[in-house]
Amino acid sequence: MEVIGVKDFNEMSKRAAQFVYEDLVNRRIKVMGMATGGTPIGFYKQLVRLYKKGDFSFKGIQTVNLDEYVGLSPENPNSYHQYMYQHLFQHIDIQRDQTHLPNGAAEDLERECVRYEQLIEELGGIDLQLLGIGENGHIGFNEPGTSFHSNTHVVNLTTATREANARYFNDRREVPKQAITMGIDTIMKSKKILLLASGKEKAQAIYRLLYDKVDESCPATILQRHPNITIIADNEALSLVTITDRKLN
Ligand SMILES: N[C@@H]1[C@@H](O)[C@H](O)[C@@H](COP(=O)(O)O)O[C@@H]1O
Repeated sequence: MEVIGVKDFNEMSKRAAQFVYEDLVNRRIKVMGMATGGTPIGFYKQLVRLYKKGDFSFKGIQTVNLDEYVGLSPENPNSYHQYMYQHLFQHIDIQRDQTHLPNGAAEDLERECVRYEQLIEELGGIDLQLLGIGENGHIGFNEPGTSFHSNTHVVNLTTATREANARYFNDRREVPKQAITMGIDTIMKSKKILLLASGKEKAQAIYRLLYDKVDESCPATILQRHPNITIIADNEALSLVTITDRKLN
């Protein structure tokens, strides 16, 4: 595990975009796992900036997102479908059939989970998975207590997660109570993982990810067992981490 410490959100976003862009240009990524939330917004902005400056084409690349809210159609402005369109897809040369997210509006949610898991397998698995982290150590929408053996599944969101994500909605009552998420096992099968964290609200989760015993009560602890993971985090997110454990920028 490599931990790269950077000054702030802006540096984290730039460093992460360079990291991914290099892998894209060198054709090390065919299938890219995408994340949402506030953390990767700067990363997508920087990635778009690099894309516009260079001559890289997304032709041949497929994207798969970690999760989507249940009950929101792909057109809903709060859906992760719209988030991806707004922050990345509309700015790059990628077609609709190259981008994949779980369908939170599917009639048969169980079947949708199976379809999504199979799709990832058929694409050949994820080459690089981008991750954020929840304050309670959740990854994707895998809340504390989720089995480490889980595949794509429907989750009941905790009150804490709904509250943390309420800032993106007009009214907190609009925050869905469920989501479809890649499971922990789905995420762990990714060949490479890049986790981003910014702000003091994430310090405890990063501390637990690095030092706690690997246990389902903190989903992110499983990442200690991933063979190829890089964490890019800012000073505030790393404030509980001893200096020798970071590769300083
Ligand atoms: N499903 C997402 C996660 O993928 C994300 O990592 C987390 C943290 O979000 P933020 O980056 O906004 O703090 O929020 C949501 O729960």
